Amino acid sequence: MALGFVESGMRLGLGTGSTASWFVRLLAEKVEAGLDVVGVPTSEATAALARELGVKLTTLEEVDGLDLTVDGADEFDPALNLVKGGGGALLREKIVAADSARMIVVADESKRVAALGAFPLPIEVVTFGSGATLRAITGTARDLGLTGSLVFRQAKDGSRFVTDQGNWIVDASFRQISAPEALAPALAAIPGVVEHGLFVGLASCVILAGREGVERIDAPSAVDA
Ligand SMILES: O=C(CO)[C@H](O)[C@H](O)COP(=O)(O)O
Repeated sequence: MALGFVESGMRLGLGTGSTASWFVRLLAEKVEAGLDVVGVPTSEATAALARELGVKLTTLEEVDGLDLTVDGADEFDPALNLVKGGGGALLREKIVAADSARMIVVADESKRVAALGAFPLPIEVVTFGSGATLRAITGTARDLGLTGSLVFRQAKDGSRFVTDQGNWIVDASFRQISAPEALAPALAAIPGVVEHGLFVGLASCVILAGREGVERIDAPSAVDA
């Protein structure tokens, strides 16, 4: 269904993760059949997949903004605020989504929540001074009534996970984030925080695949999504 939003000539943001990779695969079939689009990948993994499947790639330096980004999410709430970054690509994902006229999230029912936060919030931090950054995150969260463990993400081999931008990710288990619109700017203002996985007001709609079929949920503020 997300493919229904794509038209020839569009500049697309290509998300990261298992769900987004299905979109890239379906897009590649359309490209093979003649659809003319270019994509900006949100991770090295998505770039490799798109190249392998013959989807033309570009960069945000070469185009003047994007028409549409299609990406997955770890959680979405009724206002279509998101937690993203389970795949470690939140920084590029947010840059790409923010430069897109529209962001469509593809997800299944397991990602729908009443309030964000059961999925640990990924926060990308600079390696230098990470101890100070963690203390600042803890203090900022506490000021907003949030407590919980902060852990550095590990790679599958047990080493510290390093993002495509060379940073680390801290997963913050706040359990329930009742005011994402307050937490988002507070985290972004901490020195050492590069970006966080709260996507507030960026998603235009969610395409939800469930047992009953496919449902489209528009953001409450969306006028033309
Ligand atoms: O934010 C992401 C990657 O950084 C993904 O979109 C998110 O983790 C969902 O992934 P999946 O579709 O594999 O469940």
